[in-house]
Amino acid sequence: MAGAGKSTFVQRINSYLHSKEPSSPPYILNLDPAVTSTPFEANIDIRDTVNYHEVMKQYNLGPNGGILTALNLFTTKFDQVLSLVEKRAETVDYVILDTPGQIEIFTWSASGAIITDAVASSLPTVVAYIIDTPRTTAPATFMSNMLYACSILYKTKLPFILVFNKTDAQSHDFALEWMHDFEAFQAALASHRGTTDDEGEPTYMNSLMNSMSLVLDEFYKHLTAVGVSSMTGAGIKEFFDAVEASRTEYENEYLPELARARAAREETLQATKQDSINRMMKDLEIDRAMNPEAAARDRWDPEAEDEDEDTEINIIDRSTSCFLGGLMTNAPDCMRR
Ligand SMILES: Nc1nc2c(ncn2[C@@H]2O[C@H](COP(=O)(O)OP(=O)(O)OP(=O)(O)O)[C@@H](O)[C@H]2O)c(=O)[nH]1
Repeated sequence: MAGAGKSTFVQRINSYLHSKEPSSPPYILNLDPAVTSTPFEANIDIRDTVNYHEVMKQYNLGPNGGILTALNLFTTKFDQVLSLVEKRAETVDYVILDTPGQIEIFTWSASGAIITDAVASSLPTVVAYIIDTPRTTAPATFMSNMLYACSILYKTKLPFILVFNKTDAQSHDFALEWMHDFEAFQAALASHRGTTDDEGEPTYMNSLMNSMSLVLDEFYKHLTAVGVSSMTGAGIKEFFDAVEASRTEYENEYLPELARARAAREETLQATKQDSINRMMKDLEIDRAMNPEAAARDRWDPEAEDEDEDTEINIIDRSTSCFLGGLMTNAPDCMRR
């Protein structure tokens, strides 16, 4: 969530990990190309690879389109990023990714999904969703925030922690109550201005939120919520306790699911291949039955085979000679060298 305090939170957990005994400095990736400065020193920074302003200029894009395209360009290099991260995984306990704040840009983009899947299939991963607690006290805002969180959970299927930030300014107790007590949320909703129309009937918005809160009640069971202040450091230890619990969840639930999905994909691929071969063989049989003379001539000739030694098919790697396609055509100009 933009402005919720993600960067400040990353800086806080960074300094917590540096100062804890024994010290455990994390490996940090900044994936937000538009950020002007970060309060932490990133080990890998998207801004070193992609020039966000150049991307906007070259493709004639606005800020969001610019971030998305910069992220797309960066994703083409993500295998290199991943190998750097994997090399360091032996020596660091935590790898932190600070993402662009707009949910559409990261969670719902192909690049975001590629990055998330790549990281999650090589390291135990947890999603921390940072919420601006003082700006979430209205039931409607709270609900839209929870719907966002819910969509990220269902998209990534990864262990998930709701981080209620800025608890120095606003305690997150109200949120915990609404999450655990459905009736308390309903009461808050009913007491809020604008929930009934002129005739005292619930407004459309109110009825919708009532129904959705029933759905969300089920979703809350799958989440861990912690309250923190990135400003003062309160709650950071509890956050790391939740991260440790998530590691177990990742190993017991996400990894077996990942292995199942991979096996199913492989099975489908094999079945498709076999089906294509079967259909090709059948077509060949029909063809031979219809043209017996041509079929008789079309036999393997071992002598001809000896003459023609170069039977190997060479796959051409086009990417080494030139880039084709809209995205990559001008890309080298936007990529820093
Ligand atoms: N009171 C209070 N303010 C905070 C806290 N954490 C962050 N802030 C303030 O919230 C504002 C936004 O913080 P950032 O860390 O820049 O937020 P962000 O989510 O990275 O913002 P974007 O980069 O725009 O997505 C800054 O003014 C911070 O000082 C906190 O725990 N308490």
